[in-house]
Amino acid sequence: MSAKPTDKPSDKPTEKPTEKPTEERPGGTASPQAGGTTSAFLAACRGEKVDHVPVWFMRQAGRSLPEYRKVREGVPMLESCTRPEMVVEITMQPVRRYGVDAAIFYSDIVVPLKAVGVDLDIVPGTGPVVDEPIRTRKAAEKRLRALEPDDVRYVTEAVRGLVSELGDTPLIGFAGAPFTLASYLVEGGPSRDHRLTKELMYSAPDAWDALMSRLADIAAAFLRVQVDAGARAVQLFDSWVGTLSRADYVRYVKPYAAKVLSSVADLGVPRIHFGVGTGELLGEMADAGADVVGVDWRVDLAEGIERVGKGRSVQGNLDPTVLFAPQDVIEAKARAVLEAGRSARGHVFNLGHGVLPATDPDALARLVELVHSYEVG
Ligand SMILES: Cc1c2[nH]c(c1CCC(=O)O)Cc1[nH]c(c(CCC(=O)O)c1C)Cc1[nH]c(c(CCC(=O)O)c1C)Cc1[nH]c(c(C)c1CCC(=O)O)C2
Repeated sequence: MSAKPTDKPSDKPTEKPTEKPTEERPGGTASPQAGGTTSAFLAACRGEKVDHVPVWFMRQAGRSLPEYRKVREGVPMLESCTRPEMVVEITMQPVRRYGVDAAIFYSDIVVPLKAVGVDLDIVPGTGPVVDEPIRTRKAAEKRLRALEPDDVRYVTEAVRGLVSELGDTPLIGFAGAPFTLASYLVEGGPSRDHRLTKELMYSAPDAWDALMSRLADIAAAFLRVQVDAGARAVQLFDSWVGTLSRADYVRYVKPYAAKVLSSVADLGVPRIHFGVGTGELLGEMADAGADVVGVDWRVDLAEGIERVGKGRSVQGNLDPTVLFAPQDVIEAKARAVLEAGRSARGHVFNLGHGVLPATDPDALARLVELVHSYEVG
């Protein structure tokens, strides 16, 4: 690697000026964390008082950063996820550059599938591609075994390395939710309409249950490995579940998402649950057992907060393409999100989906500054 994890770009702020120890924080009632400090991110997730609105970005690590492209040169995506030193470096890059309030573990939702032996790859510009799709109960039972911590020792090692590197900044662990994982396994790759996935769901309840139950167990095991190694929150990505009606979500998907979320409840870390185009599903996704529900940009955040309901926090929801707008437009739209977030139990500022690869990192840096300077209380 060309840069040591401790190298910091000299033209960027290296400290988060807003991060203060608990005892200096007026009204710092958040639960004490290891090291005796609080995190605005964890406090917002739990609905506790914050001194600033916390912010991080889905896909904050990745192709929008020149330092990421440099480190990844010549290394295939899935291989990069198995190299702890590289994972630490890539995860740290946006934390150093932006001073975001949380890091997200650099990996992919298909890593645990690959780790249990599914033959798949991530094709640049396309996404995950599965050699032999899984479309029967027999195939699900034969090819999806349980995930053991030893299958992903490189994850444990990387998380441990990150926790010492990150100090007080929490690390978010993540997994793909059963429906989104199933969609790749059944379709064999990305899909627009998820026809084959829905066909299996409607026509073969036994196969669907075998597939979704195993994926729920794998997702839960993958989250547990990350939290056991030191991750302080988890996000369950059900990116493509917005393709379903509410009734179908409740019948065919919610029980399995609930299984994942309840199996990690004992870990005591905030559970974030997110999907794209899920405006009609927000209440159900909250009810599946999330502490924080991610809202995409199609939903007015104030309305999203209503749908998520009391007793949960929200995360979101600036349209990622707004970062290509003139600065005054970005600022007005970000402020509207912050204003709407005030009515939530807790608000974690984020985009409504991942950072687009063409995004100017300086626009994200300015956005972090704006969010951090917004007056709370
Ligand atoms: C659906 C999904 C996937 N992977 C993921 C999801 C859920 C989140 C979402 O909805 O965006 C999750 C994911 N994938 C990646 C992360 C890393 C952490 C972060 O968000 O910064 C996370 C959280 C790295 C990655 N995962 C991938 C990249 C890009 C590959 C590269 O840099 O070569 C990164 C940084 C590859 C990937 N993997 C997947 C897709 C659709 C792609 C993009 C394919 C492409 O456009 O080339 C599947």
